[in-house]
Amino acid sequence: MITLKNLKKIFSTKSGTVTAVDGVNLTIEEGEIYGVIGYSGAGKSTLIRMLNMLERPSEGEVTVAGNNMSNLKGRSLRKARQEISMIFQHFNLLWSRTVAENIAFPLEIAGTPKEERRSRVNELIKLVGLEGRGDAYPSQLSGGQKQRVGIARALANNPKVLLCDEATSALDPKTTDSILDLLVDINQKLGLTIVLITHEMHVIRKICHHVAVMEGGKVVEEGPVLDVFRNPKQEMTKEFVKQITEPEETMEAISELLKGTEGGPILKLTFVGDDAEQPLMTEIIQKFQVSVNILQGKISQTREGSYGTLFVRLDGTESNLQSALQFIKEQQVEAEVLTND
Ligand SMILES: Nc1ncnc2c1ncn2[C@@H]1O[C@H](COP(=O)(O)OP(=O)(O)OP(=O)(O)O)[C@@H](O)[C@H]1O
Repeated sequence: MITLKNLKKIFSTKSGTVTAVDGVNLTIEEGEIYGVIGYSGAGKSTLIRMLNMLERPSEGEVTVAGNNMSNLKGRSLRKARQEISMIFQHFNLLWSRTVAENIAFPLEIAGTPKEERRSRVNELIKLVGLEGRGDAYPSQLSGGQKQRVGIARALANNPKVLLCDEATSALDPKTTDSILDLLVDINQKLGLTIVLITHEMHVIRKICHHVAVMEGGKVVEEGPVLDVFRNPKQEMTKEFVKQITEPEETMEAISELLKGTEGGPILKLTFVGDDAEQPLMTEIIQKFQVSVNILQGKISQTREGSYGTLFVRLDGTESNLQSALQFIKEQQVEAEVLTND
């Protein structure tokens, strides 16, 4: 559905040039929810804005739904853009228009006849769960409701792609989850391809199929969410994965334990998908006569299955411990022996 080839954006500023996006290659399949994560300044906004040519690339190629966007201008660009809608962190609603009038706006621009507009707006209001609020003004709505209007407006002309620019960053956690649920719902109902940018791993975990991690304008890691969670390669990715698997207190408590000299090794085990169901601990205890002390554990749900981390301390004779560690390494479980440095 979307391919990016060697995409670059260089801004010229008074103090010199800034390479915001630096040679990005990506493929996004039809019907998937694709997340791009990175810290502030990584180049995410610039990247997503190049998908609909809000920002023109300095180099490289953007193809969306068969259109080579980089080559389009004027009327043909406007036509191609109808296939690609966008929602924003601060909603970008028209404050003097009601909810229904905001949603009708892109239909007016596209020249949709009045009656058809009315029925389409009603349909969209229902789809995003805003029944009864059509006559309200944006100032009378909560943040979550405002984003629902943004989503309805973005869907008005039946786009193939929805771009989400930090769409939940201004919302509290509960409202964030309800908007993410809505995005999943429209992804499934309409088969819409969704590309989102975020700095929150929670958003990636909850709804994305694929993730790309950006740093300094480059994609430093990319893959199916569960694979990246299971085996993050770059430091930056590890930091993001920790956001959802290891609360700060866990790391503090573990590092205190590591300072002590008592007891056997402390392990961090990462289970993915069906592995999370395996009775690994019971097997180790029975097979190798080691004791297992569970220090901390957490299981998170992703679109593609469950993902869990477990911190344990093993105790036993040296040779039993070695055999147990060897056994764990042979299983479909990532195991890391933690040390104090
Ligand atoms: N119009 C512009 N002119 C000059 N520099 C820019 C412009 N837009 C972005 N930049 C620079 O490009 C780099 C990437 O910015 P970008 O906004 O794409 O990052 P981001 O990951 O979306 O971060 P944020 O979430 O803070 O917006 C930054 O160094 C930024 O200062």
